[in-house]
Amino acid sequence: MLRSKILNRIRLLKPVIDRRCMSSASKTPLTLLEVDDKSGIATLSLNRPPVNSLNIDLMNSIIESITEIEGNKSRGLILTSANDRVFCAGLDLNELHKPNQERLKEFWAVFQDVWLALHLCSVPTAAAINGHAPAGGCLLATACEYRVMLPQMTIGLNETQFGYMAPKWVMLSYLSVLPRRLAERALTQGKLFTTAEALDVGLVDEIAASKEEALAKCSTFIDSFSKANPLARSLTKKQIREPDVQKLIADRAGDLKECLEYINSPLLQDGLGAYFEALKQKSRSKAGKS
Ligand SMILES: CCCCC/C=C\C/C=C\CC/C=C/CC(=O)SCCNC(=O)CCNC(=O)[C@H](O)C(C)(C)COP(=O)(O)OP(=O)(O)OC[C@H]1O[C@@H](n2cnc3c(N)ncnc32)[C@H](O)[C@@H]1OP(=O)(O)O
Repeated sequence: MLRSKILNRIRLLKPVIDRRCMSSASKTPLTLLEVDDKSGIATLSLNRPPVNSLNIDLMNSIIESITEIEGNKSRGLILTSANDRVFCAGLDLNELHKPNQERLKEFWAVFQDVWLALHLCSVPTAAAINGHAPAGGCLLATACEYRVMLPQMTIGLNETQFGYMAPKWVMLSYLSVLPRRLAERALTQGKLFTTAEALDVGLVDEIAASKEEALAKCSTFIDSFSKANPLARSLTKKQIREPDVQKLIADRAGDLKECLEYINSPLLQDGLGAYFEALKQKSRSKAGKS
């Protein structure tokens, strides 16, 4: 009785995922999903060059992969990148700068969905962070239960550096891994932690010398649940994560409204335009040098 009550509650918590098609103009899969026959662990690689920035299609592809992993009885999920320099560059700035209003609404709803899907994923989750993970990239990593990172990369919620305030639920994700005082300072500074700093404050759990080692460490973490009953484990995780998740689920429409007003404000659009232009300029001068 109690169990079915909890299960119903959890079902209500689960995001309603509209299975939009995984469209891609380039016909390249935006995520690669591999399940190891022996270990039963699924590796989900982000595969949207050049920097795995999160547009609607990539986020839908992640959601579909998570749904598949939950359905195919995989023992765990490792999130990583097919790119060996960038784990995920966060939200695709093309979606935020001078946006089409209807698309922006869809984009934000899918952004909420992807966080909910990863945060509430029923199997153990770990991120093998084999490249930079700013902003939304850091959010994906902190939605996982464990993080292993390669040296000389950066990670953090750097939104204030380009004029955004991270939404409340994004901040909660940070607060679930960092002590409050540290999270407040890092969020207000828009700090990007180096790998060593991230380990020092507990934003990542381990450092690995190579991607292979990172994947192996993630697998070891997933194996650590071998003695736990999968359903009991998953219900426990969801109960613990419920308060944060409820803060978003209870007011998804309010979050969307706030975000639209905020993103459309001229001050924010100007700041974002300048930031994006500087990124493009940096990329052009790099290309010129090589
Ligand atoms: C008052 C109530 C308020 C309520 C609050 C409500 C709403 C708040 C609203 C919004 C919150 C917004 C939350 C945002 C989260 C985000 O994720 S925003 C994205 C932030 N991301 C970044 O800042 C990362 C920027 N990128 C980099 O730092 C670097 O690119 C890199 C990831 C470290 C990789 O460096 P690398 O040298 O390898 O590559 P390049 O820099 O040369 O880039 C290559 C290529 O990629 C383009 N690019 C990079 N990042 C992005 C991106 N995020 N989106 C789109 N495009 C990107 C770059 O421009 C280059 O392209 P090219 O010029 O065509 O070569």
